[in-house]
Amino acid sequence: MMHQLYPQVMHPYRYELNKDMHIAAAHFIPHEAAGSCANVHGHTYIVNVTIAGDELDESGFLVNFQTIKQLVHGKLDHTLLNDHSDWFDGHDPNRFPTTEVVARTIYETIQRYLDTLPHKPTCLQVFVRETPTSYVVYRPKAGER
Ligand SMILES: Nc1nc2c(c(=O)[nH]1)N=C([C@H](O)[C@H](O)COP(=O)(O)OP(=O)(O)OP(=O)(O)O)CN2
Ligand SMILES: [Zn+2]
Repeated sequence: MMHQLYPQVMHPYRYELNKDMHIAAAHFIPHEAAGSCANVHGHTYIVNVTIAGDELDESGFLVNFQTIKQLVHGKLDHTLLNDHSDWFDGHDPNRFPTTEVVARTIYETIQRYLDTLPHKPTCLQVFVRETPTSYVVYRPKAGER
């Protein structure tokens, strides 16, 4: 596992949790602007998820690290991203499996899960590195949720 520094988010919460994941996956971007990336190719994505909150659950967890891994790595690792029609599609650019959309969709998936928890943790940031030279940070807009 490669360890690296991530952008920091300022927030008022007592607890901040970060989960790193490495995800081996293939994808293609179904648009001519993508050039050779319109062909199927693979990456080892490096994903970092930042979650914060003021209260812990009955286990003493803000959120179980394993649950976050299951929601993201468990879904995407060793798959073709384009095959996940519940996350991505080939017609709407906001759902092409670009780094931006991968980051936003991970955020949406995690936040949907967090919203079911009584102590209401919140996802502050999702960092997705697609290549050694390219990464995206997704943060929800203030007041969006
Ligand atoms: N804004 C985006 N631009 C590109 C994306 C993307 O998701 N969002 N994706 C791609 C390709 O999928 C490609 O895999 C990654 O692109 P790139 O950074 O060009 O990869 P390289 O390793 O070739 O980068 P170098 O720095 O030139 O080595 C393209 N664009
Ligand atoms: Zn790619």
